[in-house]
Amino acid sequence: MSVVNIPRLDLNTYINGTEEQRKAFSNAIGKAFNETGFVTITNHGLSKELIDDLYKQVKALFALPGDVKMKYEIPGLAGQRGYTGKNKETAKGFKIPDLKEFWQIGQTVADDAPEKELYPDNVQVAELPEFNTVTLEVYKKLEGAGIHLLRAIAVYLGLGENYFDDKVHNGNSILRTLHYFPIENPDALPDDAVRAGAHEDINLITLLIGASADGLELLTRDNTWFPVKAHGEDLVVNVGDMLQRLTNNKLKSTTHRVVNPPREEMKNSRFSVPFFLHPKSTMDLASLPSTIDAEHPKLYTDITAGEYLDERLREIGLKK
Ligand SMILES: O=C(O)CCC(=O)C(=O)O
Ligand SMILES: [Fe+2]
Repeated sequence: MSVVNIPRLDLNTYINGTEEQRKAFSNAIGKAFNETGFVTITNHGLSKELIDDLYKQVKALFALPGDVKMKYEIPGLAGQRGYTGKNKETAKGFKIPDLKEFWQIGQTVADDAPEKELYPDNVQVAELPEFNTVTLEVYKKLEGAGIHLLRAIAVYLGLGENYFDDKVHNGNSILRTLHYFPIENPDALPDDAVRAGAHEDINLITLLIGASADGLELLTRDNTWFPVKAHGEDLVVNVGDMLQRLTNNKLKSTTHRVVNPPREEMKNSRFSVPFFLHPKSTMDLASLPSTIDAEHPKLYTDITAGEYLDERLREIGLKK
């Protein structure tokens, strides 16, 4: 197994640092995204207390009776809000659905914002009022951290620091709370049934809370799986396909998966909370001219973020 270096970077050195520290942060995140597509981030603005509250609510949500959760699976929303039950999402190229259930929270904007009509209302959990408030707070905090990360990436790419700001302002980001449920009968499990099959994320960048639990692995360039570990409350941040496309593969959307635990731990749940940072649907994902040259010919056709998302949701079975 090759050893992969996933740098641990302090976001505060970018937000409040000296010129030199800010430059060092940009270079480090850019280099890591160019090589392995993953970093871990400390000082991201979410307190331990908030993260603990979040997990308490997420555990309570998935502990609700099945018929209560099913009430929140709303047809026509393609899983983008509320509950998505077991056996619904299948990674591209896989036949067996992932061993997970999840709940998604979307963007909220002011009533008079032009984007208001684009985003369906979030589904409120009547049984757990605190779930609704804590997930909203986490959404806004992760969105804020994500915007700083995109500024650092813009600098690395030689763009203006604020290149992404208006593209992600009121963007179509999704906070996903995930439960990988206990596997009661490992013998009955089909061979290729896994918690999350090998996939790439669709969006610009993903910020993940709670990846300190074992199971997340990334695919290295020499085609071996490498475990991703985070310290304590650190975020794991990775590049998604939209940013890879925009940069003509200069920044890598690395394949990752969540493997099943060893047999003796199959009865344990695993929880995680990724935030998929999306731009507005109008963002043009055509590769930046600066990333195309004789050595790096243009790899992708031009597409908007909205068209691309639609295509991908159909592929994973969430949109019909
Ligand atoms: O649960 C995890 O650690 C990762 C989840 C993930 O990769 C995803 O939902 O896209
Ligand atoms: Fe993922």
